Amino acid sequence: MSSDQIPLEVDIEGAVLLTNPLLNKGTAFTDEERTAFSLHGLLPPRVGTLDAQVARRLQAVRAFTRDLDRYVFLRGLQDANETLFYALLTRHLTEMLPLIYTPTVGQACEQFSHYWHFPRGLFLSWPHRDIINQILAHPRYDRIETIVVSDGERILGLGDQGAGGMGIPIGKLSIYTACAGLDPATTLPILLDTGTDNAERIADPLYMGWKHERVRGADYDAFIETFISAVTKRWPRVLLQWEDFARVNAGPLLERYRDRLCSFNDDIQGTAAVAAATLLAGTKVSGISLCDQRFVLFGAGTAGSGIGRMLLDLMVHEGLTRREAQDRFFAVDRHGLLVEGMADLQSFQAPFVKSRAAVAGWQLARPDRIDLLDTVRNVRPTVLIGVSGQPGAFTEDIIRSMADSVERPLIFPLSNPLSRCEATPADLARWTGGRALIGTGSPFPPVVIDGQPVTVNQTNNAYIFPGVGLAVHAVGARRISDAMFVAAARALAALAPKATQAHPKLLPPVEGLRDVAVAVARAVALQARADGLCAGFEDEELDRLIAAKRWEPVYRPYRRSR
Ligand SMILES: NC(=O)c1ccc[n+]([C@@H]2O[C@H](COP(=O)([O-])OP(=O)(O)OC[C@H]3O[C@@H](n4cnc5c(N)ncnc54)[C@H](O)[C@@H]3O)[C@@H](O)[C@H]2O)c1
Ligand SMILES: O=C(O)C[C@H](O)C(=O)O
Ligand SMILES: [Mn+2]
Repeated sequence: MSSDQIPLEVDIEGAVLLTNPLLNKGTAFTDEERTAFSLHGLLPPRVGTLDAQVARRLQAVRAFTRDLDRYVFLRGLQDANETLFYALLTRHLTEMLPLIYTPTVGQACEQFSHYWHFPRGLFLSWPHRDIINQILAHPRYDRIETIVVSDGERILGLGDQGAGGMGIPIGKLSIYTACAGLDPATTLPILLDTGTDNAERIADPLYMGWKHERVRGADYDAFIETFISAVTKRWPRVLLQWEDFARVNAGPLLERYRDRLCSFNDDIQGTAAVAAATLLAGTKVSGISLCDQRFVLFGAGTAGSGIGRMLLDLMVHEGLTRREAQDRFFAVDRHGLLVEGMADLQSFQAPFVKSRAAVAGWQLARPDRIDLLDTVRNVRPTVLIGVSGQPGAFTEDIIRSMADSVERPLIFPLSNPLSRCEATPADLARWTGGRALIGTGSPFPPVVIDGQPVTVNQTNNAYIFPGVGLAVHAVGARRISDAMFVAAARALAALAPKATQAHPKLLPPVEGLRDVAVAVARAVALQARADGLCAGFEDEELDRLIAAKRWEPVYRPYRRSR
């Protein structure tokens, strides 16, 4: 008997059972179950199947005209019946992912206080900071193994969304379950509500978060410390993913806590790994090795510094000195190219700052500032990566200039959602005569090149974090090293479809994200063992350990517990 057929002991009945999203089966409760659990009369009489339920919900999703309405409908389904929600998601991943995740989740965060209907996850707010231990103590959280936490300050490229940022942890954990197969009963989205500096939210009478300017500095740090202390006390072995924190906090929080609990920052580390993987696959197509590329990074913030650091490490690993690697790397932020002596330089940007001598002979449009076009003209990059949240920043001039000096330019406008992307794939294809190898953070429709539709690679950390989480739980990793993310990047790059045609894909299709999660998990688990971060296991055991952590969205039979 497979584990899916072993009856589950259930001790609730009637409407209470039907409103428990982890146990509800809706019309798929059998006649015997309806009798055993007092459900007759509460459901229409005909017993349904999961297949029929998926078909019914799918046509309902498709009938909406606006994606936000589809999101609200799907979230309602998730709150009503998680098995059905995940069955629908996993069977129609390419269609559903953009609805429950990027880009629609961005709108959902902005509109959070307007469509909200049912609580999910935990809101831990500044006014309730003294009772965080008490809140976490409830037995309903006994099984928690994975947390995604945000404070809502940098939601995609949409800025501060306050409490509405909860959409992001919910969406990320939905992907953990849909792609990595983590049991939804073990996942917990958390929003830390320390106020918002978004004037529109504060002015909105319906805004549901704490109406107060953001708590900052030592008070903020103390709040996070209270939170993390409570988390580590309650779940010493939990996996915690930091998500969508502002630039001032993202890096410092990761460094402060990565040795205190099993944790990582998705925007720094997950993004670096997916960008590196797309790039490594791209080097195979362009025929220019990683160490022979010239890189321009646009937006040297959280994601940019993570990507930059991983690329420098990879080049050093391939044989360059750190200095040689840095010489190939140029970073542009809001005040232009990062050059020594510039105002507002951040400590995490240090590896990417150029000496004045390095740019001394450059031709510039204006003497006092080196902007992206100047940088592209002088560097003649082979790789251009955007993580700036600035739509349209990759202009026709810039892209044509880049394409003048490289046959297959690698161009990755990674900012999300669609409205924040540095350039559309259609424009990039047009301006480069179809030669650009493109990766975007958000999903775009295929571009037509030479009359053929070409899939746009979705360089999104959803290719990485599910596999990392799966590995952590499969082998019981205590901590997450940078090398584990490098292993994830290499494993993903190895999955790139073979580069045979003129417009090869650099990433496997979104439809295959479940297999990607397993392949990434294998590589990450092996690296965790090599780094001494988990108990030992035999190679032959690994597939079984991974399979054992995978929950499938199917209905198990229920038996009344006595
Ligand atoms: N594809 C992915 O998987 C992925 C992952 C993480 C982040 N992102 C996207 O990347 C973007 C940035 O995220 P982040 O966490 O790095 O944010 P961040 O705020 O930490 O960094 C953004 C950086 O862009 C700079 N910037 C702002 N305006 C600029 C301008 N006009 N010119 C040049 N630089 C400018 C800022 O100064 C900052 O350093 C967001 O849109 C986010 O959605 C995508
Ligand atoms: O959420 C995403 O789609 C990717 C990334 O984590 C982001 O912040 O943009
Ligand atoms: Mn993010």
